[in-house]
Amino acid sequence: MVNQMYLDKAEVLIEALPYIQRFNRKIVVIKYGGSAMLDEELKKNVIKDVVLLKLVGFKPIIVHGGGKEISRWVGKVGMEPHFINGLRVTDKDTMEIAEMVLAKVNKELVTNVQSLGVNAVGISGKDGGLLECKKKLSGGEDIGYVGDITHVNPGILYDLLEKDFLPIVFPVGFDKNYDSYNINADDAACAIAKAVHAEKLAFLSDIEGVYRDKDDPSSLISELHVHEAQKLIADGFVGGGMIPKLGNCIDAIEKGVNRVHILDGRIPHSLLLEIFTNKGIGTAILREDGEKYYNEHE
Ligand SMILES: Nc1ncnc2c1ncn2[C@@H]1O[C@H](COP(=O)(O)OP(=O)(O)O)[C@@H](O)[C@H]1O
Ligand SMILES: CC(=O)N[C@@H](CCC(=O)OP(=O)(O)O)C(=O)O
Repeated sequence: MVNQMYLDKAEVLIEALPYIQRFNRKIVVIKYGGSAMLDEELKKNVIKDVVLLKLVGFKPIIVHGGGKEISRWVGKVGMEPHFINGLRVTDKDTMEIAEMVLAKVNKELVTNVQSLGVNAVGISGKDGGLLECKKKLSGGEDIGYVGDITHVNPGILYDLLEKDFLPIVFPVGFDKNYDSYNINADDAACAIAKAVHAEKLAFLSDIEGVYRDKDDPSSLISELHVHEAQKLIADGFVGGGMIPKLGNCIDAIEKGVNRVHILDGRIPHSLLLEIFTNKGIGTAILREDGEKYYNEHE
């Protein structure tokens, strides 16, 4: 008699089959950032998930942040981190720290991937001219070297993918004078997903997903059509960092990314669970003609 536990495991693998077929050779952009990056164990799990995606035939690209780590180092040199509308006020010194810290985080992620036997290459938005930008104003206010992406040159990513590397990108770009700019990692992930026509864009955040009411964790929404997401923002049910995040999700869907997901990076293997099972975790943002599967949550 075969142990039920083994049968259950086989069942899970079989459940993954259609998803492995659907995403075969397709580009999946994973934004990794927020508090979900602080825990070493969680970080290892996220990397394992992405490595598995790579090994079963997907083409994952990681775009990462590291805002919490930048703030820690800004504090270490005796400065105060300062944000306006979720964006870091970035003077010359802060820019220098941000670039150094993000490069350090980048190489840690590269090392984690390499340790699992997959070849990764870590680049910034400067490499291969990937992310061109201009100064971003926040409500008309100058907040320093914060970049608004004006153009993406995805050639370097295609080259790396073709050679079977896993690209890992950190969000620093340059303007037409070749000055460095600090880019919000969600903006970078969204711009890259659009430029490479990703099949899927997944944001690994530090929240379960989008709540219908930001103050009520029991109001998690499984699926949102674009117009519903716009209405939640307009009606003030979404706040803080979720406003630009959801804005990026809407933008990605409208510009051709097939599926966009906000997932809880604190849940071990949330990425795998979302992609390979019928469970549906986090919040999916759907095109207007996209069919909903989880209407019971509506
Ligand atoms: N309606 C909402 N649903 C979910 N989160 C919300 C909502 N409104 C505001 N938020 C806030 O947005 C935050 C997520 O954005 P952010 O902190 O920028 O994520 P990350 O750092 O992972 O990129 C959540 O931690 C939560 O506090
Ligand atoms: C302009 C701006 O705010 N840039 C961000 C870049 C890092 C980031 O976005 O990191 P998370 O995704 O971990 O928040 C910052 O300096 O914090």
